[in-house]
Amino acid sequence: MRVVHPDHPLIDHKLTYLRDKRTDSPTFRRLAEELMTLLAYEATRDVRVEPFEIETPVAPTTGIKLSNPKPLIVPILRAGLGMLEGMVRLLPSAEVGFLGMQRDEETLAITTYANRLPADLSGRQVYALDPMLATGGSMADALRFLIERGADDITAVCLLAAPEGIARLEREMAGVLPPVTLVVGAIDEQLNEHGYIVPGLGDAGDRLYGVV
Ligand SMILES: O=P(O)(O)OC[C@H]1O[C@H](OP(=O)(O)OP(=O)(O)O)[C@H](O)[C@@H]1O
Ligand SMILES: O=c1cc[nH]c(=O)[nH]1
Ligand SMILES: [Mg+2]
Repeated sequence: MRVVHPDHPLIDHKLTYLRDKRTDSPTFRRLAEELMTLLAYEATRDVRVEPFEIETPVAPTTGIKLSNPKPLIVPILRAGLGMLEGMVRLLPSAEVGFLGMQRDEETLAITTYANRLPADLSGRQVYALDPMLATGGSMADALRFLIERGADDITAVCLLAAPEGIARLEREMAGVLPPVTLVVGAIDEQLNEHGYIVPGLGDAGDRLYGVV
């Protein structure tokens, strides 16, 4: 698995405010979107393109445009929804599929409660969005789901990751095709005894949408 950790002061600046427990929900949502847009720049570095003939007012020239089928963006509900707008802003012609996953706060086991994806993802470039990679259980299940449906190019984008979550994805994705790329805004210190990222930002879904 290729891990990409872009080093940019604006990412660190926005992450600092996102982490701050005094940041209210509207500001948290705006920052999550802005961070996604910054990470999308790196995450889409290998987006598929093809030559495109145009004429400028001065001369004909060959540019590029996104290839078909267009990329598929998959936010992992709930918290991944907070990153969707930031990604769509850069890829407005992309399609969007949804995966709903919930982690049991006691056992840390994952349940998939919703799935609205094209049945056949073969030939698709897929971007899976989830702000938090903690134990890695949710993202590992999401990646397996996408691979089983034929996705042949997958990039996972997370705002924060724990080293334990990265190690788990590396273990579970070793030798699996297609190889997965992971783009992360920051790699934090560790998980605590409740499976929360330290220092982290708390529960991303609750901070975006409220405690339910
Ligand atoms: O790496 P893991 O240990 O699996 O933890 C990460 C998952 O936990 C959070 O989701 P949560 O289950 O809280 O659902 P929510 O987004 O609806 O709040 C987060 O958004 C990830 O999906
Ligand atoms: O720190 C964490 C871990 C899992 N899910 C979150 O929202 N935050
Ligand atoms: Mg949550």
